[in-house]
Amino acid sequence: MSSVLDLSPVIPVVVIRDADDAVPLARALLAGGVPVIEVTLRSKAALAAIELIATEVPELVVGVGTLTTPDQVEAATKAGAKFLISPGGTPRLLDAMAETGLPYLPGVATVSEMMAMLDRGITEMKFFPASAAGGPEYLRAVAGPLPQVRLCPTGGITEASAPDYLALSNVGCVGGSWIAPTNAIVDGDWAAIEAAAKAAAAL
Ligand SMILES: O=C(O)C(=O)C[C@H](O)[C@H](O)COP(=O)(O)O
Repeated sequence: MSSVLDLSPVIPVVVIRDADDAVPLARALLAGGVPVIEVTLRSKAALAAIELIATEVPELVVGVGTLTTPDQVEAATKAGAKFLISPGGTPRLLDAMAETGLPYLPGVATVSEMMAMLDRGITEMKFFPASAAGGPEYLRAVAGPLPQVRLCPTGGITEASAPDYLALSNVGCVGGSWIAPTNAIVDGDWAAIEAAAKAAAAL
């Protein structure tokens, strides 16, 4: 796989409550031109959803989000996750993610956290929570001293604010829930999700 940051301008971050929604959701994203999804571990159905997408819709690159423990890394990898995303990074979690051999984006919010990742040889990270932690202005400032860091800002980003992030030299893509909000998934509103995906793919 090319870098996770280069798959799409936007990574849809989703909460799937019912695993039966996973395949139609995956197909709606693909139909809209978005080839990637981050399934958060914020629901009981998440691992089953990852497994269904990995087996039934292999054209969509399925990753796992909200990883906070090594156990979760193992479970998500077994389920078929192709990349790993965490909101932050502890040494145990970073070791577990590195051991899988899969691409991973550990979460960072400060300059020292970014430098700690660089110490480990990690140059690609998730910037979380993006809007609350300083938004585009913060990232523009960080690009000066740490130009080798590439980020996927996530958290509080909207279709309207995404372009401000995507214009930055140190941003590869953004993550956000607006393409496939939980209520649209619960309602099975695949047409709305496909339309939002189409708009996001064009950003
Ligand atoms: O669970 C995680 O690990 C997360 O990444 C949290 C996400 O940042 C949000 O789910 C993004 O949601 P919005 O801020 O609505 O776009």
